[in-house]
Amino acid sequence: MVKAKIAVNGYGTIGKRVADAVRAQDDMEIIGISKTKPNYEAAVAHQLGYDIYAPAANLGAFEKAGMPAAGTIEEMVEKADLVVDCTPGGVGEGNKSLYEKAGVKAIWQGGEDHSLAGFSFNAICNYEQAVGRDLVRVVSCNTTALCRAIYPIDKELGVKKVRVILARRATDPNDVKKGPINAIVPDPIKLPSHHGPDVKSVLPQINITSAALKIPTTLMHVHTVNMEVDKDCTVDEVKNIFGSQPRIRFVGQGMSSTAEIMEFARDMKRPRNDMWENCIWPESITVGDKEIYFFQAVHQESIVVPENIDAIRAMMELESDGAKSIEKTNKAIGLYNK
Ligand SMILES: NC(=O)C1=CN([C@@H]2O[C@H](COP(=O)(O)OP(=O)(O)OC[C@H]3O[C@@H](n4cnc5c(N)ncnc54)[C@H](O)[C@@H]3O)[C@@H](O)[C@H]2O)C=CC1
Ligand SMILES: O=C(OP(=O)(O)O)[C@H](O)COP(=O)(O)O
Repeated sequence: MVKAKIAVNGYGTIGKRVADAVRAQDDMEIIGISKTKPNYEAAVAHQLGYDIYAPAANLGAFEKAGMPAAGTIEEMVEKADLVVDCTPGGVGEGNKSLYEKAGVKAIWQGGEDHSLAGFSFNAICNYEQAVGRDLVRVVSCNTTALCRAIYPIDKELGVKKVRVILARRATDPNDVKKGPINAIVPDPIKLPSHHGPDVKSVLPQINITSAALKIPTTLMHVHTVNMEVDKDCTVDEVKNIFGSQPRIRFVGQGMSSTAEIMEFARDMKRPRNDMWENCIWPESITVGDKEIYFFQAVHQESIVVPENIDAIRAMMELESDGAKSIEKTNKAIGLYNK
């Protein structure tokens, strides 16, 4: 089988995980990753056997550091069928002309605007519409989790409106520069936060607004979700709907916080403690007067990783059926939630 040739431009929190997840698949291969500087992350990428590509001006620095680059980022892009752009939010849009010039397909992450790709992706919601597309944006971590939870409820019960409050982790665990370390920050103060409108970029029919607060933690985000639905339902029916989803995990057995969920991921020996699934507390699911309430936790560093793999598979036309791609991706990375 000819494998799709994938490059990862930007090897940070998301990029390193996407690269490893591509490696785990049998229908695609990593032809290179990009690093701007020969730091510790580049050294590990080198040890892992990735071909590293760098900005032309920095090739000498990689040579000097004993990890010679395989070429420039432009050369990497030329060799690929598809580039997964995992550069910081707002940087990726500057790479569009590079990808267009090379005639490669491109995926951007949620830090870029919907208009950059013109199509925002979530595997459960709109896989089939991504088949054969050249440009796709995988929505952000919080939006991914909301889409995964809202879509099946809308399908079964009809969603009238969604109201969500997000407690957002301040920054990622490796980030020494950002805070807050002793404050709760309405972010943004002007409502709604971008998450509600972002869900609509995938599910335009959903009436949703959101508010977000940044809190001093790095582990996960937590959502308080309220959905008003068209049909009467019971807690068990809602549990059955969530329970049938391939990327929703129920958390209990003493896991009463994000800290314990992360410990669970460590104990399961997940790579980098990754928890790719929405983590819903079944005990929190409350129903009354056609309204559903629940809490879910979101591991921001990893939740979008399987979605990137499915987006690749759809765009490269390696699989036309979303459910089959999701199953294949989950199996290859080790996501078993039942
Ligand atoms: N970290 C998170 O929790 C999540 C991030 N995202 C989105 O994913 C994207 C990437 O975010 P992170 O991985 O967190 O960022 P990051 O800062 O951890 O990694 C970005 C990487 O790109 C490199 N880089 C910077 N400029 C570059 C350039 N011009 N060319 C090549 N590489 C360059 C940086 O050196 C760094 O290694 C953003 O759009 C972000 O909004 C989405 C979901 C969750
Ligand atoms: O995509 C994310 O969050 P979001 O869904 O709130 O946009 C990531 O947690 C990155 O957020 P950041 O912009 O605080 O680094």
